[in-house]
Amino acid sequence: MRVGLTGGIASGKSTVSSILRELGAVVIDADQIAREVVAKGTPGLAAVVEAFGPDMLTPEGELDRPKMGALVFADETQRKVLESIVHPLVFERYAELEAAAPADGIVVHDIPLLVESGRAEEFEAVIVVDAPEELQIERMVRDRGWTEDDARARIAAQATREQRRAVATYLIENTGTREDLRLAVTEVFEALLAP
Ligand SMILES: CC(C)(COP(=O)(O)OP(=O)(O)OC[C@H]1O[C@@H](n2cnc3c(N)ncnc32)[C@H](O)[C@@H]1O)[C@@H](O)C(=O)NCCC(=O)NCCS
Ligand SMILES: Nc1ncnc2c1ncn2[C@@H]1O[C@H](COP(=O)(O)OP(=O)(O)OP(=O)(O)O)[C@@H](O)[C@H]1O
Repeated sequence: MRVGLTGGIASGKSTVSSILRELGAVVIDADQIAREVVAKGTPGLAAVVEAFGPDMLTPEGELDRPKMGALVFADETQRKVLESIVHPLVFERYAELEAAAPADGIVVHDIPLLVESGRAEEFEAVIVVDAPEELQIERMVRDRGWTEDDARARIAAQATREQRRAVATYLIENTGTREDLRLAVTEVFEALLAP
């Protein structure tokens, strides 16, 4: 069964995907793939440097992610340029991983931009992790050391909560404790196993 998993930034999506993994799902993580395709020495990173210049590299030759984030989340045109380089590479790698995924069992596709890319229809079920904006911001400021403006800029680059909630087969409201979240995820997993 192919299941989509999405949620706004810092909604708790990665926490949900790791719980699903513990419960036995196979998870394909788009954020992780998006990192791999621009790792040091890849053609993806070379294409990014060609578009944005060598200033976007750290002294070690890696993509300077905070610097790139500051640029693209302040400027939509630049974000589109980056996406036009990274997304096709992500799709390519994604297709390979998908082909290698088990035919039975539950395969969860963790895709932050599932709604933005119009792909929700491709999945038998979609899990949406949702949290109020103020809580998303609080988590980003607390856990990532970002300013409130940085956090708001990321949220502004994404679909709205309403747009995401509209595609949910299962909606997980991550407003309680981590233990509450675990219980909610376990319930969804059981429902997926016995629809
Ligand atoms: C700009 C980059 C270098 C910043 O890196 P950073 O390590 O700070 O963030 P990371 O990649 O871990 O992403 C964290 C979260 O930011 C949000 N986010 C990332 N890219 C985007 C985007 N293009 N649009 C909207 N939100 C985004 C997502 O919620 C994601 O879960 C990086 O996010 C990137 O390369 N983005 C473009 C590729 C992309 O669209 N990735 C998203 C999944 S395919
Ligand atoms: N119920 C919760 N209570 C307290 N902290 C939480 C809870 N759920 C998640 N967190 C914390 O909030 C932060 C954001 O969660 P997580 O990384 O899972 O979000 P995400 O949606 O995957 O973010 P991103 O979009 O950046 O990948 C993390 O530090 C996580 O440990």
